[in-house]
Amino acid sequence: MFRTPNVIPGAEAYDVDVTIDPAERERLLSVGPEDVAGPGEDGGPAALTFARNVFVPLTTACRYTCTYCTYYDPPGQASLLSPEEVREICREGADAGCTEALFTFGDDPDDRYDAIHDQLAEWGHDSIHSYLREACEIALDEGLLPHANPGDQTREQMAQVADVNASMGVMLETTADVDAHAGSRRKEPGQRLATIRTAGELGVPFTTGMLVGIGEDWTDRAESILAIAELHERYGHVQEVIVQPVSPNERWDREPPSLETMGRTVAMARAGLPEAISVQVPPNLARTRELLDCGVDDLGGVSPVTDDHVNPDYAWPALEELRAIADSAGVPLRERLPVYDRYVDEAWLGDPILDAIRAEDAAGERYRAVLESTGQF
Ligand SMILES: O=c1nc2n(C[C@H](O)[C@H](O)[C@H](O)CO)c3cc(O)ccc3cc-2c(=O)[nH]1
Ligand SMILES: C[C@H]1O[C@@H](n2cnc3c(N)ncnc32)[C@H](O)[C@@H]1O
Ligand code: MET
Ligand code: SF4
Repeated sequence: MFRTPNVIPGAEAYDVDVTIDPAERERLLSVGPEDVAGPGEDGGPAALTFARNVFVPLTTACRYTCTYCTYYDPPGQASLLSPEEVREICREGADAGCTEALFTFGDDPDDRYDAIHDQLAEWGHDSIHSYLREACEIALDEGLLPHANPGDQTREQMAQVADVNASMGVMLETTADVDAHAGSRRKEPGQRLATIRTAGELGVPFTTGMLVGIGEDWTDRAESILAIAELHERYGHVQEVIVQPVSPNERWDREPPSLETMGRTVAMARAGLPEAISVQVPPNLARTRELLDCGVDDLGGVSPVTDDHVNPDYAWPALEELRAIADSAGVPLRERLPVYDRYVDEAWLGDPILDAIRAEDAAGERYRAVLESTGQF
């Protein structure tokens, strides 16, 4: 089928001028696992990294209805964690040696969620972002560094919470207009790209990624990688790209992408992104061990305490399993913070985060120990 290159749905509406070089796209389409270096090989990753986190599902209210997602609850059933609940989860995480509070939750609940808005108002907040800021402050207070992925954000929303986050994220998912993003309000690639661009403009270290198997084709995968690479080229803010297989659940009963599809997509990501950007494959959703040779160098956030609330049927592997994965690749397993080492300075991080990392308290010592760790922990 003929496709006009460089037309990303919604890009014009959000004024995102990402252009994809057709020659680069062709090059990526010919890349396979054999074209990238595995761990320990010349030019391959010298270590596998991961972060210890707790997942804080602030609210299950969401303006979208992605058909692969079991996370969101419809109006009337949606939940909202109280400040005390947020504090309790964070305290447990800090006690278990975590460094990251992962705030991933429903995308900006819209006006249909009256009860959520009423509850927020009662707590003195006029928006979920206002509440997110308080939640991040609670996390910092309890000894965790926030990484928030609230979905699409405007510049005003992101600016409201940027200085209390060590890094932030949103999955691009794909540049394609797929049926899985169903509903009257739906994820639009242009809006996702605008969010990634906003992070660059605001100097926020950023995580993004692709959801594989939601109806996109190989050209879409190549274009998604190149769109991320182009935004990174402008701002230098993308720390990692997650290659995540869509995982079956009660709302999504289709086959997940095959090992071969995952392997080729990971290899394309590795070949299409600058070396500094990590390629993360979550070990609870993918056959990560078998994908190491395709260019994986990060295992993502793993929790000793909480479930992966987005994919609750898929348990986190224990630390020993991560170590076994690294052993099988012959490289050390290295713990990292939710912000990658190279961004830990005044140019990228706000004072609340830098102060937490420099503090002479137990949390500060934990953060600095992770920063200095060489893999022999
Ligand atoms: O536990 C999860 N962590 C997810 N993470 C967290 C991630 O593993 C870590 O928080 C980052 O690597 C930072 O340490 C995401 C972070 C993002 O910014 C965007 C998307 C995701 C997706 C997931 C996810 O589905 N499950
Ligand atoms: C936080 C991220 O979780 C991902 N997400 C949502 N539903 C699923 C699923 N069934 N399988 C894998 N990932 C999923 C989306 O990519 C979202 O952006
Ligand atoms: C729970 S899904 C992750 C956050 C946001 N709702 C998104 O899809 O981007
Ligand atoms: S994936 Fe995120 S945006 Fe989509 S329905 Fe689930 S919570 Fe909402």
